Amino acid sequence: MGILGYSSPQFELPGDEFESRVAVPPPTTAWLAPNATGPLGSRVALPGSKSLTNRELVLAALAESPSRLIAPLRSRDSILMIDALRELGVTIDPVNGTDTGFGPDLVVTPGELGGGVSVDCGLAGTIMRFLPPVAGLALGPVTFVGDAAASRRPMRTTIDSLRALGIDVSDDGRGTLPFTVHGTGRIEGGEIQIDASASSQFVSGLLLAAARFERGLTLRHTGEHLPSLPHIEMTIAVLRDRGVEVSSPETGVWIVEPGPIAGREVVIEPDLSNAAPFLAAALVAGGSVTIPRWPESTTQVGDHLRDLLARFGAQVSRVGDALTVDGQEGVIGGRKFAGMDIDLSAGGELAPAIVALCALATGPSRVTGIGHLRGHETDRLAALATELNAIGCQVTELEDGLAIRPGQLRATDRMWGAYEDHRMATAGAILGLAVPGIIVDDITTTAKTMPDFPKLWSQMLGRINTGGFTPNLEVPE
Ligand SMILES: O=C(O)C1=C[C@@H](OP(=O)(O)O)[C@@H](O)[C@H](O)C1
Ligand SMILES: C=C(OP(=O)(O)O)C(=O)O
Repeated sequence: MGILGYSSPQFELPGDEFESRVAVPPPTTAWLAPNATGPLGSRVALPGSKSLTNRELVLAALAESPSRLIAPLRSRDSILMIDALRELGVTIDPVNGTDTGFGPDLVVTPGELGGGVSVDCGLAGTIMRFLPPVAGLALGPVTFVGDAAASRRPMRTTIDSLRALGIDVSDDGRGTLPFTVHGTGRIEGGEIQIDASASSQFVSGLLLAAARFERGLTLRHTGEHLPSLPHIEMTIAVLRDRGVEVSSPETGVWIVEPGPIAGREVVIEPDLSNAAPFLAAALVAGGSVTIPRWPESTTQVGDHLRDLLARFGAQVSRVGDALTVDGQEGVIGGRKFAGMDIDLSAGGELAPAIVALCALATGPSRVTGIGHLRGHETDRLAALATELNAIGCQVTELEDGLAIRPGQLRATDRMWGAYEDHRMATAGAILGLAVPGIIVDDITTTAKTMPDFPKLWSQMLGRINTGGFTPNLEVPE
């Protein structure tokens, strides 16, 4: 094994501009996860929510007047979204103004949507599912491409729903990227049925554009499961905030009335799902982690962490706008927590962090409601099972989740696989706090939604109360 110490991602994010060059996938970088040696007392300011940033960018692009996004996320997913919207004819300017500590605001000026372009989705579900309906409103063909891993993510529902709306889509019949949407500049709309059991994003993508359809949209979900309901509620909330009339007369049915989408100024909340590894760190290392700007009320599913982490024994408190999770002695200080059954159908994106915690419990756990994670950035169920089994856990795949039987965890000379998945990488970081020598094979995957992850993680650990903490950067022989 080579000498692999901590390294920052080897790519640059723009200082004060959103530039397309940064959307190129960063080179692979292995990372030795720092081992914690004492309790934390850290404050971590998290960048903006991916889900809110990309929704607000889409709505701003479809609005009747300009919008200003304050404290937007700057990460691979949002920069690719900006690039795509610019290709389609939208003007997006970084503008200095609001001093948030999270870079310039974005002023989005809608324009005539034009085709004849290609959209690089990277690995972003929010681009591949949100922009095809927008492309239907553009005049001319828009081709959707992405990373090799993106062509394993399910897209059939998007393709079928556009066809049901009368839009011509050419594809190779596999129901994945790449495909081309032949927009005619208008979508009549009306009533359609879809099966959104593989992803809530199929619903959100249609709802986001539907006010611009001539007859609006009545959308009915026909599948058995409907994952990630809070993300659909987020879509409804951001539409209403822009004056769009949306209703859900019964579960699985949504109606969007046709009408203008208002331009507005919006402050993007911090990404509460990206809070998961940092807050989980308090339970593992012990001590406390505080996240400022935690919204009092929010549609972000990351807010469920308050209850989820309390089930692992964390003390959760709020002072002003800051949320603190206190893990007392933490796992490394001898604190134990029992295994448990958790239904994460509402918040599948929290699963990698929660499963990592379950691997440190004293007894078995089952995390269910997450069968659709097989279509996320990677097959997360297979990836978590493989990586945890490699370090001494016994994890089996269920039809809709994972059964986790903790064991004596130890790193081997096999690196923890990130599988191009930001949340697999951060799950490795959580475990690395307690298990010396875990090396995440590609930490730059975190740039998908949080490019500064390695820096924020080491800053969090640098504040260890016992003093003198230095991350252990040596790889054991
Ligand atoms: O709409 C969104 O912003 C998201 C919806 C969810 O997708 P799925 O319903 O596919 O899980 C979530 O997991 C993803 O990270 C973001
Ligand atoms: C599933 C996720 O991402 P995406 O928006 O690409 O679907 C995620 O962030 O956990």
